[in-house]
Amino acid sequence: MEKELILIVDFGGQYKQLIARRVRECHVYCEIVPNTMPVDEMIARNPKGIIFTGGPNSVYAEGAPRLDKKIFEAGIPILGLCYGMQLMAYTKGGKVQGGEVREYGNTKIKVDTTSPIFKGIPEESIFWMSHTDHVAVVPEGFKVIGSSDNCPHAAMSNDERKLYGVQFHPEVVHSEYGKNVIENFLYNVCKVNGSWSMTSFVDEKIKEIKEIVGDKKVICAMSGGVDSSVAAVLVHKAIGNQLTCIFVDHGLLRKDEAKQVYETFTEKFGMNLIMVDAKERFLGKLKGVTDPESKRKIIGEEFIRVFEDEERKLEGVKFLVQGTIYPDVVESGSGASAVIKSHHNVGGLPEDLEFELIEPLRELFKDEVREVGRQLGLPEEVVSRQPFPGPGLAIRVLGEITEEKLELVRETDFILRDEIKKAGLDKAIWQYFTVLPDIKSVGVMGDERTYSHAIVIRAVESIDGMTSEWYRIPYEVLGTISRRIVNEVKGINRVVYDITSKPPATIEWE
Ligand SMILES: Nc1ncnc2c1ncn2[C@@H]1O[C@H](COP(=O)(O)OP(=O)(O)OP(=O)(O)O)[C@@H](O)[C@H]1O
Ligand SMILES: O=c1[nH]c(=O)c2[nH+]cn([C@@H]3O[C@H](COP(=O)(O)O)[C@@H](O)[C@H]3O)c2[nH]1
Ligand SMILES: NC(=O)CC[C@H](N)C(=O)O
Ligand SMILES: [Mg+2]
Repeated sequence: MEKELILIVDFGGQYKQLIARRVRECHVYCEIVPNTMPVDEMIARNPKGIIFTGGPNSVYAEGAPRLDKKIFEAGIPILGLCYGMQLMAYTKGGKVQGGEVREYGNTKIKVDTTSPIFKGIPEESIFWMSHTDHVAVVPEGFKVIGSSDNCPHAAMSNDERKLYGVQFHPEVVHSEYGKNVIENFLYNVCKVNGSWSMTSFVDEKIKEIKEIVGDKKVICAMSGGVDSSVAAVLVHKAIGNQLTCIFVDHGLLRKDEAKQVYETFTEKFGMNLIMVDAKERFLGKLKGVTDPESKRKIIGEEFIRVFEDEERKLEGVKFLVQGTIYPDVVESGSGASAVIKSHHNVGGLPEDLEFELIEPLRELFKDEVREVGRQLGLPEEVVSRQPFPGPGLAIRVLGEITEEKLELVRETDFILRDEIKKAGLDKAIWQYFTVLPDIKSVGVMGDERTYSHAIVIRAVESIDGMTSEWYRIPYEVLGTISRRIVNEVKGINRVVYDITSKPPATIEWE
């Protein structure tokens, strides 16, 4: 059976990830593609339906992203959200205008409940809006199926051609029945059967990997983290001992990490695991480098160089498995999105890569990866481990990296983790660590003046790492952590707490 696909065409919308989440929650596989993808290619992918995201542009402005009108004539159901609706109206001969009706936030919307996309939802409910433009005249063949006080054309449809547009954002949680609208579009209009699940994913991937690899040898970049552990076990299920895992100790790991990973994966899982001591190589290359993007690129390249050296020793290796996941791909700048930071395993890869990549988790969000891990029988201690970035402590020591600064992060991070665990918060907090900014400040210890480093505590709640909220660690726990850090770690005389969400900050500091 062919996999059902929904394409999400990205017009630069802020919430495209959320659209993808909602579609997958409805058990349908989807992919986000840039609006610059040729329309013929979109049609050739044979999607069951297409969703247009919102976007910052005005559709009538010069240079605004548009699509060939063929897309509306291919018989594929389309749901346009916000900019997506405006684009549909504009392209099909309606009229879009800027001006008076600007709406932002929760808005009461009346809908026509006889429309297939509004089936089963109340005639009046709250949807979230964020727009300046509006559809002033709906195109011929379309009817109005939703309105608000300020926006008489808040939803439109052409049932015969299966074209739907809504001015609001059903993908955000503030839209009370938003998920129902997406579900209705998928099931009542696109007529999907909804067979996408993590079980079907695992079976499909194993089959696919077997086919691609044949009898060749494969190495896996294994960090002991959730993503690469899940990827390694998945590939191991497919090809068994043709797989060798390589764990690189780049000198940027946490305290005791190398030892723990080695023991877990060799002793508990009986995997072929080679541990490479590459501390000097990495730290040498990073000497004197202060720019965050440069650090990431250097690390990305050096990882590959290490894998190449190992490959020569093993002979006949054609493939490299990485635990790349969807947010790594999106944040490294794909399609219409801006580059936020180059994840070492995507945007940081060198151009002359000798391997063919196998990235079985490339389309998944973190929580979906965890689900796959559970399906594969990985223990909870691995599956629910907090994420640790591949560039490691290099992006937590701001500015130039030195052994001395790395040690400060390692020791403070160790205390933080210890106290979080003692307080029983290690499962509750999604990610927590310390960061060493390049700041010294004055203190007084034992009646002596000190002039030492400040350290930052970062702790966040998140589902998939794409957005996050700072975690409210109880004051008493923070107090204990702070006291232990200044008492036990020489060179630190001040502890501060990062209370920014993502956006506007990011989780890591570089
Ligand atoms: N020290 C390392 N040795 C070998 N490969 C690594 C190392 N660190 C990262 N990688 C590779 O880079 C990929 C991306 O790293 P990332 O930290 O996002 O994933 P992870 O470590 O597998 O999981 P987690 O996000 O839970 O830490 C990994 O999946 C792995 O393939
Ligand atoms: O493997 C990785 N390689 C990287 O280059 C990288 N940069 C950030 N992260 C992790 O991704 C999540 C989101 O981080 P940011 O909000 O800092 O972008 C957080 O969980 C970060 O720890 C990385 N993981
Ligand atoms: N969120 C959006 O898609 C906004 C669309 C368009 N830029 C407007 O202001 O109306
Ligand atoms: Mg990691």
